[in-house]
Amino acid sequence: MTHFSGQVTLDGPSGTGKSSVARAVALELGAAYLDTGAMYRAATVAVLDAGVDLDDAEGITRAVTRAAIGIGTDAATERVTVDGAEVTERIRSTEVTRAVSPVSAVPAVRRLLVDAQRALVADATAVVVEGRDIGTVVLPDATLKVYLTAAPEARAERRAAQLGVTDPARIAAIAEDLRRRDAYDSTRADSPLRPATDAVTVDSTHWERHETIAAIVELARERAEA
Ligand SMILES: Nc1ncnc2c1ncn2[C@@H]1O[C@H](COP(=O)(O)OP(=O)(O)OP(=O)(O)O)[C@@H](O)[C@H]1O
Ligand SMILES: Nc1ccn([C@@H]2O[C@H](COP(=O)(O)O)[C@@H](O)[C@H]2O)c(=O)n1
Repeated sequence: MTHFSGQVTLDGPSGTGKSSVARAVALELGAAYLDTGAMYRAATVAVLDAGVDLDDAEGITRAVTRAAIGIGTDAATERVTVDGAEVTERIRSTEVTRAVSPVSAVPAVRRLLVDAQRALVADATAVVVEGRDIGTVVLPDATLKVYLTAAPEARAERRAAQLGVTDPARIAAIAEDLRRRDAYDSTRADSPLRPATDAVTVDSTHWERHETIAAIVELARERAEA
């Protein structure tokens, strides 16, 4: 079997399985892994802690510029820090999830984080990077670009299952949150969420997680052999 070397990008809407799939694909390929959403979430922690209004692009830029965001590229561990303080759990909180899209829409924030993302993966022989603009902006020459999708109902049900939510009203609220975030991320002026023209679209609506992972690993190995 060919040893994979190269870059795999995984972009797509919220809750399609990017993080869980990208991490597993990286482990299977023996590749490094970078969760760029975690970086935008860490930047959001810095903005919230600085007490900056989410309409204040200059204040947001100042807070993110001052913050030291720490993240690794080991697929087996997840640890995110802001100014040395561990925020691995906090970045998944509702407070951060609600605020992250306005923070990530600020062009100066994107420039800072895109530079940091490129630096983090520059020396990796094999890497899987997931986010919203990885195939279009961060790594335009990647070996394989995947755009991961799933039907909105499937995404809401999966996220509900992940959180242990069964109440239909709360599942509807989860669906609304996913819709709101996707609308924001795909309509912002700077690097909106969209598939790269050379991306392979993988629709996981009717697949188990392991089938999604296997399909992407196979695509990556085919590209490495080509
Ligand atoms: N076929 C499938 N493919 C991918 N993920 C699946 C599948 N079936 C269930 N899931 C589950 O969907 C949930 C959401 O996945 P995950 O958090 O990785 O999505 P995400 O795209 O990274 O979301 P976000 O953008 O909001 O961070 C996880 O619990 C994952 O295990
Ligand atoms: N490349 C990226 C990655 C993420 N974002 C923004 O961060 C939010 C959180 O991402 P998750 O993958 O952790 O859910 C996301 O909604 C985007 O606003 C981004 O802009 N670019």
